[in-house]
Formats: sequence, structure tokens, C-alpha cells
Amino acid sequence: MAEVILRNVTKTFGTHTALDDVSMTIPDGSFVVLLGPTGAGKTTTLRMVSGLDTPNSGEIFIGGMSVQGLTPAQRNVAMVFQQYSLYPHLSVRQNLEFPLKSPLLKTPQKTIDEKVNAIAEVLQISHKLDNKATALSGGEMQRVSIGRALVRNPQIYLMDEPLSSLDAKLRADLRVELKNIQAKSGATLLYVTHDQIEAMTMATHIGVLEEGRLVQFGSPREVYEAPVSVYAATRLGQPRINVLPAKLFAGAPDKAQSIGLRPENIVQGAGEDALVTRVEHLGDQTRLHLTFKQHNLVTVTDPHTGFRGGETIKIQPDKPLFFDAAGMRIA
Ligand SMILES: Nc1ncnc2c1ncn2[C@@H]1O[C@H](COP(=O)(O)OP(=O)(O)OP(=O)(O)O)[C@@H](O)[C@H]1O
Repeated sequence: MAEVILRNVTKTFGTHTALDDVSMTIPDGSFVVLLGPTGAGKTTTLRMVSGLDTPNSGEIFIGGMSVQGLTPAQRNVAMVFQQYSLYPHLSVRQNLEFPLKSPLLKTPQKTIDEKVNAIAEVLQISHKLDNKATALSGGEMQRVSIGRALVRNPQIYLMDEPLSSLDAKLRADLRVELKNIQAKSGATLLYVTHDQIEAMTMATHIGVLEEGRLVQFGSPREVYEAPVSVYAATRLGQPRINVLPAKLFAGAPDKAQSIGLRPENIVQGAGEDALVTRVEHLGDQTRLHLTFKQHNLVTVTDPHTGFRGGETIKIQPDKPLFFDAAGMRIA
């Protein structure tokens, strides 16, 4: 596996700038997750690294070598897209074997069998190995697509929302498996997702893209606890961070326009009055919807709380984040 570097990469489509001077180092063995809303440039970043598309300016290095002008095959990258892409006339086993069967690799059949069986087990498709690819459900086809990438040993895996078409249980299983595979094999991954749990649990680093610019790059914890802006703060956290006028609470710094409070950073039992408008019991936690000085906010509380809608409770902020008028963090 290899370190991948993007240096001042810009990509335009007509007058639209999809990637704007993006520089990023994806360390060898890291699991980098790109976050951002639709159109932020996540897929475009993957396509630049893969060689499916080329930047207008800037350079990309894989394992210390510039890959300018190299095809995806020459770059030795493995890609998994949101939409499965299998050879329909081949069986599941043949699809999984395909990347290993290249005459150049000369992989012995015994090694191929071992790898295919191991990956099929991880992806829970061993019982379907002899089925035609077309005789599978969408989720099974997607698992075969992931398997086809995983049997290889590329410089980097590029994955674009690979788990989004799977049901919740399978997604949770494969999240753990993918992370295990990465931790064990030291694979380098560049991964796009909209799923915050995937981002928080799998990533070693998170890159936050905003309209084609990389606005923050750091560990999930850094991005969660020390976001550079309101925009970055709202990329992570479920329920979302509460963003309120700074003056609602005492002690805001001079230039602060808004205060960001993660739901768990609203302390109950002291401070000022808030009205409980709704109580949501989710099993492992309970969410309280509050109205505070005519603003709505959400906090979390003990799962066995006896709070009810209509009650008044006292709240005060803990670990507040302050942002200026432009939404940039100042404290
Ligand atoms: N081939 C193309 N031609 C024209 N515009 C494009 C092309 N590919 C991407 N774009 C534009 O570039 C911008 C970034 O697109 P990109 O697909 O990278 O976003 P994304 O962050 O991956 O979004 P999503 O979450 O919807 O996949 C968008 O505004 C998109 O419309």
C-alpha cells in the first residue's frame, strides 16, 4: 500500500469549479473519509486519484511517484462504486477471481481459491459463490463488488458510498469487517460516505469538503471537538450540533455571532429555564427537544428519564464553540 498526495488539485467542468486547489496527504495505511453535502467534490476527488479523470492543474503522487498520464490500471488502484458493476454472465466466484486472473499476475489457482473463499466468508456470500451474478439481490451484488476490490492488493482502495445500498444490519456488519480488514492488512483507503457512523467509526482521518475546497482535515475526534467552522461542525454529530445566537448565553467572546453546543454539552439542573417540548426515547438514549428563549434545541439525557413534555428544566452550556459572523470558529 502507499501514501497518496494531492498537491493543489483543481478540476473545473465548464465554468464550474468542482475541486478548488485541494492539497491533502493520505498517509500509508490510513482510512480517510471524505465528508460534504452533495456536489462538494467527493466523487471528483476519487476520480482524480483513480485516473478516471484528470485535474486541470495540480499533481497527484502515489507511493512518491507522480501519476500524471497514467491509466487506472497503471496506477494500481481498486475502486468500489455506489452502484455495483459486475460481469453478469459470470458466476460470483468468477467475478471475485477476475482481478486475480490477469496473466501478468500469474497467481496460482490455490492462492486464488483461498483468497476468494476468505473474502466470500467475510462478506457473507460463501453460499452464493456458484450463482450467476445476475441471480443476486442488489445488496449481494454490492458485496461481490466490494469483494472484487478486496481480493486485490492495490496501492489504494477508492470507495464511493459502498455500503449505502445495503440494509442496516449488513451495513453495520460490513462496517466492522472493512475496518478490521484495513487494520489487519494496513490498507490505504479513501472513502466517501454520507453516513456519520461510518465516518466516526472507520476513519483515521476525515476530510471536510465545502464547494470543492478542503476546509478541514484531521482525526474524527478533532473534527468533532474542534471544527474550524459551523459548516465543519454540522458535518458530524447525530443529533446535529445546536447553533444559536451567541448572546443567548452569558460569557460569549466579543466577535462571537453564534454559539455551537453539541447535544451532550448542554448540562441539565443548573442555569436558565428551558421548556421541554418533546421527549424521544431511543432505547440507549433519550432526546429532549427544548425551547430556550424562543429558540429550539436538542439535548440528550439519561435513557430512563422521567421528563415529560411541558416541564421546565434548567440548562447551561458546557464546552461551547463560538463562531464569528462568517461562521468561522473563534473560540
Ligand atoms: N462530468 C461532469 N460534468 C459536469 N459537471 C460535473 C461532472 N462531474 C461532477 N460535476 C460537478 O462537480 C461538482 C462536484 O461533483 P461530485 O460528484 O464530486 O460531488 P459529490 O460531493 O461526490 O456529490 P454526491 O454526494 O452527490 O456524490 C458538482 O457540482 C457536479 O455537478
